[in-house]
Order: sequence, then structure tokens, then C-alpha cells
Amino acid sequence: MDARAADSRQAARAIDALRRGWPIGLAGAEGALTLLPIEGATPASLAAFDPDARAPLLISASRAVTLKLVNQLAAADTAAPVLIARDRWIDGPAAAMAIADPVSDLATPFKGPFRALPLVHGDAAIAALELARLAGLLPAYFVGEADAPVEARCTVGDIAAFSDASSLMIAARARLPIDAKVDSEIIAFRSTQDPQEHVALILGERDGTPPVVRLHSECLTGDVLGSLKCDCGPQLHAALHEIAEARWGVLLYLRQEGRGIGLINKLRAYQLQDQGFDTVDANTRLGFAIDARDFGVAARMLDLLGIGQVRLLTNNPAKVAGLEAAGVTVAERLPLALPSNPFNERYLATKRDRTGHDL
Ligand SMILES: Nc1nc2c(ncn2[C@@H]2O[C@H](COP(=O)(O)OP(=O)(O)OP(=O)(O)O)[C@@H](O)[C@H]2O)c(=O)[nH]1
Ligand SMILES: [Zn+2]
Repeated sequence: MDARAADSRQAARAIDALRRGWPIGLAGAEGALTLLPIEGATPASLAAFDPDARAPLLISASRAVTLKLVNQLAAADTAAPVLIARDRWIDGPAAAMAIADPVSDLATPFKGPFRALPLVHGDAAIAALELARLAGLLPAYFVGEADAPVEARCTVGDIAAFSDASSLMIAARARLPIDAKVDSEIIAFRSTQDPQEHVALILGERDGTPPVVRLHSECLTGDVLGSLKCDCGPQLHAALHEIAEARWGVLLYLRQEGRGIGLINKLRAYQLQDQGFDTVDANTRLGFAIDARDFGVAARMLDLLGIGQVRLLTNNPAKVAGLEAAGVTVAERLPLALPSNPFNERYLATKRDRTGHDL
């Protein structure tokens, strides 16, 4: 690996390339990988990347479990990404997509046989899956020859630098009377890395007491469209009204759609839920963490607002732990539970039973 300092711009370029379906190089301490994302690959882009049709596939460990590949791996390797040999039946992007995308398993139940290969450059492989998440893609790649053409090159360190919230700054603020409280101000944040613009709403007049704070993760379907599959929309409005009734408080609107996997992957998770999997298993089957959010960004926003202590509106112990780990004192946890409906009953039960929500 080259010894230059970590540069988040290289990760930003790599993410942009992946979104466009372009190949990238990714270097780790153990060596470099040349990668073409399976999602977005075309017969032409694959032929340019891998003219001899030899490039193996890199997939997540949990996807390998579903594909019954783990029995070919050493027990110690079951959490690591998995390389699959490019056997003849994997004859193009469509066959590879059937391997990458669990949503299509019902349509293409007979796949294989698979041959697992020893994983090379493990740290780069793990970072590659993280980069796919940041790009909103399925975590799956063709792994090409070292001299295959690439559009961007980054390192494992660049990706870590990209996710560092310390460059987040306040970019603009304005008075914003809202339905829940006329006396409110909106503050938008920007970082030099991540283009996501997080937002804070401050309701009421700041006094010396810890504010009531809600960390709300973006949910386009629930917040905007009134989806009944989750509790996000009603929670957002209930939180704003609770904060409005407190002495003062803050709502952080965090651009962490789908618990950090992005809108498109969340909709894939919804399709898996329609096939019978719950919200936890749907994420895992896609190859993602159950919750990919990083609440360090929320801590940084609070810090920029001069808030060190909060009364946190949540049922999620991971939010309390995440804020505390990042240096924010959670003086009190206030519950925020709303009535269920027939469409989100199972989702709420899963949060209670499998992710430790206090519901
Ligand atoms: N991946 C995935 N994300 C979902 C699903 N349903 C809702 N979400 C996302 O989950 C996030 C909502 O979580 P929050 O309401 O902030 O928090 P929480 O973890 O439920 O904890 P509380 O503070 O107790 O509400 C949003 O980003 C939604 O888009 C799902 O089935 N799959
Ligand atoms: Zn939601």
C-alpha cells in the first residue's frame, strides 16, 4: 500500500465511480483489489474489465451463508467476505446479479455449483463492502486483474477518513416556524467529505437545562409518504410536539436512510420482508449490518450547537450508547412509543425482540 496520508477525496471519487458502475482500485495493508460493482455492470463494462471472463466474485459472508457456501470455508472465516470462483455458468452480469441480489432468489432458486476461493487482501475486501454501502449498492463485486482499467483509486484509510464526522460544520441557519412550534430555527450542516446535509431544528429558547433531543434517521417512505410499514412518520411528528412542549429542545434530522443502507437497499429489504423475512434478517441477507448507522455525526452536531447534555427521546439503547461513546451525556432517556397498525406490528415486535428496543 502506498504510504501517503489518508485522503477522503479519494474515497469520494471511488464512491462516485461505483454509483456510475465504474471499476475502482482499493488498496489495504495486505494488498490491493481491482473491483467492478456487480450492480450496474453491463456486458460491455464487464468485457472491458475482465476480457478473459475469469474475474471471481466478492460477496458478503452473510450472502455466502444463504448460498450455502460456508461449508467450503474454514470456521474462522465465516464473518469475512467470500470470493467465489468464476465458473462457466456465471457467464455475465445477469448471472452475477442473481448471486449478488437476494431479492431474486425466489425467481432464480437454482444457482451453482459454487466454489469458494481463499480470500485475498482481507482488509481491502472488508472495506470494499463498506464502500458499496456508502454508494447505496449491493455489497458485491467482480475482482479483476491488478492491471484492469479503473476510474478511481482509494485506500482503506481514505474510506475511514471519509466517514470521520470531524469536518462537519454549520453551513446555514434560518428562522423556521413549524406546525409544532412557531418559535423554531433550522440549522443545516455540511462536511467536506460526505455530501449528505444533516439538519437540526431548535425549538424554543435555549436555557441552562439539558434540552429534549430526538435523533431522527431519514425515512423517505415514512416521513414523506406516510408509509404504514414503520413508525417513522408518527414518531417524527410526536417528537416535534413533545419537544415543543418542553422548555426547549432539538430534533436532529440525520440523513441515514434505511438505518444507513440507503433508500434503494431499504426497498430491497422491504421486498425481502414481503417474502417473509423480518427487518433484521432482511438486512443480513442483503449483506449489511443490522444497523449501519454511526451516531458520532449526531454527537458532532450537538457539539457544534454547544450541547453536551441531553434528555434523549428514544426507545433504542444503541442511540444512548452511541451518543455516550461520542462524549454526549444522556441525562435521561424519554420513551417515544406510538400505537402500532396492522402493517408495522411485526416490525415493532422485531425491534423489541431482536434489537433491544424498549417498546
Ligand atoms: N434497513 C431498514 N431500515 C428501516 C426499516 N424500517 C425503517 N427503517 C429505517 O430505520 C430508521 C428509523 O429508525 P429511528 O426511528 O431513527 O430509530 P430506531 O432505531 O427505531 O429507534 P427509536 O429512537 O426508538 O425510534 C430510518 O432510517 C428508516 O428508514 C427496514 O425495514 N429496514
Ligand atoms: Zn420508516
